[in-house]
Amino acid sequence: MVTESEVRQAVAGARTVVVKVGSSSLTKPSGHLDTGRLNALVAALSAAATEGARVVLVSSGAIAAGFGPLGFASRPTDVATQQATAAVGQGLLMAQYEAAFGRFGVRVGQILITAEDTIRPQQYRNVQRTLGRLLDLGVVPIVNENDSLASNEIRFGDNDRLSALVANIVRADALVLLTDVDALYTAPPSESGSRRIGFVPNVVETLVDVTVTGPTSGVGTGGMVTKLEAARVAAVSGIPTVLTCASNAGPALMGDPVGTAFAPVKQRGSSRRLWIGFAAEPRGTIVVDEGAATAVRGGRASLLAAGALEVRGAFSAGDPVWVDDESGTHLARGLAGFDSEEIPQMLGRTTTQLKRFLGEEYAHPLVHRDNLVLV
Ligand SMILES: Nc1ncnc2c1ncn2[C@@H]1O[C@H](COP(=O)(O)OP(=O)(O)O)[C@@H](O)[C@H]1O
Ligand SMILES: N[C@@H](CCC(=O)OP(=O)(O)O)C(=O)O
Repeated sequence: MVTESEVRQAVAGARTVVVKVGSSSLTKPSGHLDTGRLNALVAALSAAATEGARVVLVSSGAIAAGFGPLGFASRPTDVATQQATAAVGQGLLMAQYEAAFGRFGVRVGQILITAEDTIRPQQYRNVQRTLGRLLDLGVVPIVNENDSLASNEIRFGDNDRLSALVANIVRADALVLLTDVDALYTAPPSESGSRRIGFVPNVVETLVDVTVTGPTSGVGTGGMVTKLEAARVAAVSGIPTVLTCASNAGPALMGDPVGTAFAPVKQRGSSRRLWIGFAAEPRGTIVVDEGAATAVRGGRASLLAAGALEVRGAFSAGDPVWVDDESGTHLARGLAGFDSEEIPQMLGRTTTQLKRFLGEEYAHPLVHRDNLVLV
């Protein structure tokens, strides 16, 4: 059982820390950057970086910072305008960060990620390698979703879950989520009677007595719902999390008892398997028979064509897919070993039959066990 003070100490002593800041903490409702708040955040992060911490900043705010300069009265709602607005706002955001970190002699580098880019193993490794090298060079990577190019069907949308996945990629020792409320409350803070929660020992268990909603600021995206999801992903990855307001960044990084601390609930697992489990948005489904369902549920078997009944959706080898039983229950997520159009001819065939009738290149699992994560 991890205590609150252990979580606080872990954050204070973190060698690598991922800090996520939301749109509402960096921008004014008018759609312009709030340089005062951005500078205060950068001062806190620079202090940690100059003391030797490896800091990754996941920063939202591209859309929120772009709509004012483009003459819009509020955050655009259609995808094309949002994407164009992000292209304008992201540049403004980085210019401010470069200037602000530069005053402390800290160099920054921009990394824009699409969910799609990072699902495939090759791209995942590229992201990992580049972030690692930036940190080795003493640079603060500033990460955002590549809003201008992300396709609508497959995107993070909010940066909360992205930050938990980045924490996994860089094998962070702590995650700090900065927003416009000072802590998690038992209900949205606007509701009378809502109480502040200082410590969540197990975010994976249902948080009874806690009501969370989506964003209320008009510029944020996921609200408290996605922040709890991020804390959950971090917790099961063995990473402690603190959630608080951006003006508390300094105290949070120093381990002061601000905001809400979330204890890790598990030892650190493989970051790649977590990535498959949480980040990858499935492109299709492979339906399996009872025997294969039992094998998959056992957690150590690959999914063989012999136990597969049907394939749905259009996907390429390497894409994430659901593995469902016949009643439609999701059993696992995995990365497909074949394109969806290759699979129908393979269904129900043993490995020997695949080799004999279709050739050596087909004598492989539909999803290898290394690429399969139970849900
Ligand atoms: N139980 C809760 N405790 C605290 N805040 C909550 C809760 N439920 C909903 N919220 C709302 O979530 C908002 C933060 O989410 P969001 O606007 O998406 O921020 P960000 O831009 O930082 O990602 C807060 O302003 C708050 O009103
Ligand atoms: N990638 C988007 C983030 C969207 C957003 O509002 O996120 P958040 O404020 O973290 O809920 C942007 O930079 O505008």
